[in-house]
Amino acid sequence: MQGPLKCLPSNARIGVVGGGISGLTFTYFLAKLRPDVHVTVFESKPRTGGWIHSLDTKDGEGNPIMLEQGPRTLRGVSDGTVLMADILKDLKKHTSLQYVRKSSRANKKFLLDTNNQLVQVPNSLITLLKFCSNSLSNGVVSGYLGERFRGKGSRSQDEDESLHSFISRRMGNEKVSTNLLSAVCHGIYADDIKRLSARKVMGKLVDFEDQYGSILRGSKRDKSQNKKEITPSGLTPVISLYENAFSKDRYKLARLIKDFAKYPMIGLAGGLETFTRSLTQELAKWPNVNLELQTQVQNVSKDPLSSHITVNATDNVAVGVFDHLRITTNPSTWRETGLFSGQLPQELLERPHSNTVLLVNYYWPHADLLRKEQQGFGYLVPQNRTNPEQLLGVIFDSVIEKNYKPYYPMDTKALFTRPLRRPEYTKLTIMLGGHYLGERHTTPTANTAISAAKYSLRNHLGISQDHLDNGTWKFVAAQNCLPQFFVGYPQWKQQVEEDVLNKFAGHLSLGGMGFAKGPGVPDVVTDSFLDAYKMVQGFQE
Ligand SMILES: Cc1cc2nc3c(=O)[nH]c(=O)nc-3n(C[C@H](O)[C@H](O)[C@H](O)COP(=O)(O)OP(=O)(O)OC[C@H]3O[C@@H](n4cnc5c(N)ncnc54)[C@H](O)[C@@H]3O)c2cc1C
Ligand SMILES: C=CC1=C(C)c2cc3[nH]c(cc4nc(cc5[nH]c(cc1n2)c(C)c5CCC(=O)O)C(CCC(=O)O)=C4C)c(C)c3C=C
Repeated sequence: MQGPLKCLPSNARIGVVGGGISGLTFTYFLAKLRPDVHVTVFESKPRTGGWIHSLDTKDGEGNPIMLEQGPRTLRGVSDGTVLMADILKDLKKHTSLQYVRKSSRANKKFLLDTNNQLVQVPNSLITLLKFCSNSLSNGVVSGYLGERFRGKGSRSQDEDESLHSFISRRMGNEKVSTNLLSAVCHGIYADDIKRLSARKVMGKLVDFEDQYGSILRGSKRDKSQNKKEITPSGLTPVISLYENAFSKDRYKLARLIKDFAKYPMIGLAGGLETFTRSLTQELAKWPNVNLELQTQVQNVSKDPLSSHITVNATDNVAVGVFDHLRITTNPSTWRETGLFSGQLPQELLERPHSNTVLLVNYYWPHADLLRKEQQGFGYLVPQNRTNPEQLLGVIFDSVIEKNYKPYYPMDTKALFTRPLRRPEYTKLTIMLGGHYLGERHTTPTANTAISAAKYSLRNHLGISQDHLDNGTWKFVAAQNCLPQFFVGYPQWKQQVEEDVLNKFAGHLSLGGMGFAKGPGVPDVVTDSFLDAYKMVQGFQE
């Protein structure tokens, strides 16, 4: 969160709203930095982890399987991933860390073209030539060659616009946006490129245009500047703060940064929930942390004299009075419970909305149903096609899982007990809905979503009806799982942060996907660390 945070008095009481990875890591960092403070985490559900959910279930034959019903991979080159790896080391769960090599087939990404064919996103000269012969590449070459010479148009320095409008201006055509980038927007935001804020999702490119008049010119200059981001000790500025804050071994952290920068994706054996489960178990042992499950926070209010914050749960029952309150929930949910009603202007509370994703998992235990040329991370669907099934994309979990390498090689005893050949299987996650569900988020039934998933797998991957009908299926509607980063979001966020600072005088902070640098797991973890650190440094009244 931008802006200063108040320094904590000794034995301070801290409340945290939300037991997802943001709330848990914030609690971990703060309670470790300041063992004198007492932290209470409020989580509305019976479990922690939020959207991180690695479901342990059984296939049709009763054998155990794990299905990811939320995120599954972390960016290697990211401070948050390094923080998570180091926490896992402290929790003695580091052997769960695994990675995908750059050259791995699991790092091949596909786009769906208008003929229902998978087209690989180029990563070599051959795939580039193949890609260029597909209509998905229309407008790329002319857009690229002319980009440096295109003017800025009438956009003023601080103005926001949709990502579609920004990219179309820079490329001199709309095709690059609708054919290519719209698919990437489906795979990160589940959103429509025409309503995403360019400043929020590609702020750096917008800054390049502002500063250098061109994205290409800016990125060329930035490449040389970027090198300064690693300090002489081999740490990034954030990891350097972490090293100091927790007296960590600098060389081990530098090693993690160097190694992870080589890997496009990091995962965890047992699924990403290995992290939140282990962290929850650890926090449950700490005397200065209290986890209150099944407690939905309804609203918060500040005592004008003491600056203490009272937290009310269901039926307006006060569940605690705190020196500092951390809110990690999606801002679009604040309106429903009236979290800030009477505290922040109504027009600010009305603005945020969210996207809902329909997640369908498919499992076939007996064979790999993906052909050799289909082996990859998965495919994304661009917006340039009619899409009655409302498909955003499909992730090939079995390919990713089969290509993971352990980051910490196992000891020799474990090597001998490992099965020699892994049985073949197919595990896919089909993601539908998002912006296609419309403003009202009308959620289809499980049968409708599974039928749309079957239609997609049959027509795009050629999987037979028999295999589809006899596989294991799971469906979950991840309601309002991602904030909608509307045009003007950065200004909205800044206004909320300013109003919160004024109203709560640095005693309330905002985290989670809506307030971190980006919506990814590493982003929210980095944000949790930086704010916990800020509160320990803090300012005095
Ligand atoms: C389908 C999908 C795929 C994704 N894939 C990736 C990926 O591959 N890689 C990646 O890095 N990121 C991915 N993400 C993003 C990732 O899931 C988020 O970054 C991360 O889960 C955010 O965690 P959080 O704790 O901020 O929020 P959440 O997970 O939303 O946690 C918030 C918690 O607050 C609780 N809560 C809400 N309201 C209240 C209340 N009033 N009182 C008490 N508790 C409350 C909720 O129950 C929840 O447990 C994906 C997200 C989705 C939805
Ligand atoms: C290729 C298929 C993909 C589908 C389908 C997909 C769906 C999907 N993803 C999110 C949210 C996020 N995904 C993120 C990263 C990410 N997603 C894919 C591919 C697909 N996603 C890739 C290759 C990556 C990058 C690898 C990685 O870094 O993990 C992220 C994190 C982004 C970040 O900046 O870290 C989010 C968030 C949703 C909601 C979704 C549903 C359609």
